[in-house]
Amino acid sequence: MVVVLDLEDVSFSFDEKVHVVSGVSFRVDGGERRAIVGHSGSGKSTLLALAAGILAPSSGEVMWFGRSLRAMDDDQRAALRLAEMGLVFQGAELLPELTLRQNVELPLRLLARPWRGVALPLLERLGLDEVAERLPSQVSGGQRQRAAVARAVVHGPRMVLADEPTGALDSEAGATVMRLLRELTSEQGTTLMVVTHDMAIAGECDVITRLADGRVA
Ligand SMILES: Nc1ncnc2c1ncn2[C@@H]1O[C@H](COP(=O)(O)OP(=O)(O)OP(=O)(O)O)[C@@H](O)[C@H]1O
Repeated sequence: MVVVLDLEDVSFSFDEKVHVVSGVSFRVDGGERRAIVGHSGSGKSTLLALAAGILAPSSGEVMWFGRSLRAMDDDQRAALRLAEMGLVFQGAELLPELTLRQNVELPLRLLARPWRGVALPLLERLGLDEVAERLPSQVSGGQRQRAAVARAVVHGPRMVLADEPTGALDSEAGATVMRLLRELTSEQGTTLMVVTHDMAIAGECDVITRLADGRVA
């Protein structure tokens, strides 16, 4: 089984004082669905940012397919995130001046891959064809979040990392977003790591890692 992500004794602190993540080790295998759960402030979002190479650990190693993120420079990490990862955040974080369709096309365009005609079928599948030409400000939170899911998978990433993707939604819209995340990643064999405080969402994953005070509980 190929190991996608390997966290080895990873710690992170702000200003060398506030210890947010302490000595966390675990591996994520290819195709696995992993939930990271824990109370507010337990370090879940920080751990996801470390896994994605957005933050650098104070100590320990984050290995991506056997390559140390520490050994890469910022540009290399950004290029790796763009090509090999799909990220979803609680607030969707779509570009406000682009339509939903253009937002979904963006990863393909940045990667200089064929992009015409790719976004619409995916948006249709997510029930967004009617609003594809609207700006993010002109659609609902659930629709924005579904578009963010489309943007995260459109380029066939090796792993999708989602931070509270359903956190701003009611339970029905949240369940829809999680179902789509599950369906789209399992069809492509994509590994999924989702940070959530919602045990119903976590229950749809294969493995649950619980954080308490920055440690694996
Ligand atoms: N820039 C920062 N400077 C100092 N401390 C920070 C900073 N960002 C986060 N923290 C602290 O790190 C801890 C973990 O934050 P993190 O966002 O990772 O937790 P979380 O489990 O994702 O919480 P939530 O579920 O509320 O989003 C918290 O105690 C938080 O106050």
